Amino acid sequence: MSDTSINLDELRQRIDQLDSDILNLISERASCAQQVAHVKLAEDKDAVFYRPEREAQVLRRIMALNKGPLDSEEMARLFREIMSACLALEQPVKVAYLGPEGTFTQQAALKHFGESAVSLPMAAIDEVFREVEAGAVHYGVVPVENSTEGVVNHTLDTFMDSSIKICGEVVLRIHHHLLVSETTRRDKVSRIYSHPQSFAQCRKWLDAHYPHAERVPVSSNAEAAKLVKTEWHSAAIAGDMAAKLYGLDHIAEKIEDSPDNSTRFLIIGNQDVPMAGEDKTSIVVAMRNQPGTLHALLEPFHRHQIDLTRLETRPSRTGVWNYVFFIDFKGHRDEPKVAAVLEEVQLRAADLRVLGSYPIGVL
Ligand SMILES: O=C(O)C(=O)C[C@]1(C(=O)O)C=C[C@@H](O)C=C1
Repeated sequence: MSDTSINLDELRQRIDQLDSDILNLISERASCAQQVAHVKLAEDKDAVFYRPEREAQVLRRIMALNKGPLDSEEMARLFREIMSACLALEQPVKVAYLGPEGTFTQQAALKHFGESAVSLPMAAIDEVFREVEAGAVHYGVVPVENSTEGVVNHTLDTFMDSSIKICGEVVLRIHHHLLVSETTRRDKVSRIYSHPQSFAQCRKWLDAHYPHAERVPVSSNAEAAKLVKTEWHSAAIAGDMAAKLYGLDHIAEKIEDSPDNSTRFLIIGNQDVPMAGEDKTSIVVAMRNQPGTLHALLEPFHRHQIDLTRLETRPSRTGVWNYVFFIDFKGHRDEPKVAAVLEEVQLRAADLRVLGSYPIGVL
């Protein structure tokens, strides 16, 4: 035997030993999670098992402790899955998402909750809200803004008619690919299916490479991928999940015009989330139509040095108030300076609702 093979054997023995240790440690951790479930149930028979603030703290701590050689995000992803499996022992978490299967929203749901969550596709954003409100699922995942295309108005509008709370956020890098089936005549592609937002995100690439192909908007990227299976002259723009689900090949990868194209998704539920340490708060405010309204609304944030991360205006649907503002800012509603700002804004507004304070997305 050569030196290299002796070393390989030794290394593999070492890996076997380490795997046994990791196995025992994960099992011990899982038993701890089971005990946590008993403690929670003893305290409250309607106990909430999923704790977004604790999960964010666990992942941030792991990232801070990590010394490599695996990078911190990779390590956090491994722990994400361990925690997901531990939570499933406490209670299998059911999550509704804007479907169909294979959409970026499903990818976001699995990124946030891990693969042990049960994810259920819904046909529309309102349905996701309804399922959560009715208690048919524990949580919901809906898109809220894209770095290229801006806000998803429908999601914001649905908050106006709902008492649902925001429990978390997850940001997903969006990579679009041009996909075909094995029967597609690749040199004869004359029609491309995709979601209107995806067309918008790949506009320049399409103008340069497929200026004459018909662009057919459909309800989701996954729907586009499904249609391509049956048409020899068509292609779809969709992501990896849809490509895998429908067994499609890539003609071109990462065709999005902006290299840091990403979408932010909200985790919606029925619980108030305690402080995690690095939090965000989302509010919706109705203001009277008077001069200086926007200044009056934003001035307290400036004075208390609170970082705004997003401000959207939507037409009010009641007709009584003209402006409705959706505001996201850094901090948790239980922090004194945030509480002070909320109190001041409340006095100046016609209506104020805190949609939720929740951990800033970790992964
Ligand atoms: O700390 C808890 O409350 C747990 O239930 C344990 C645990 C974990 O595995 O670390 C599991 C699920 C929760 O969402 C948060 C953390």
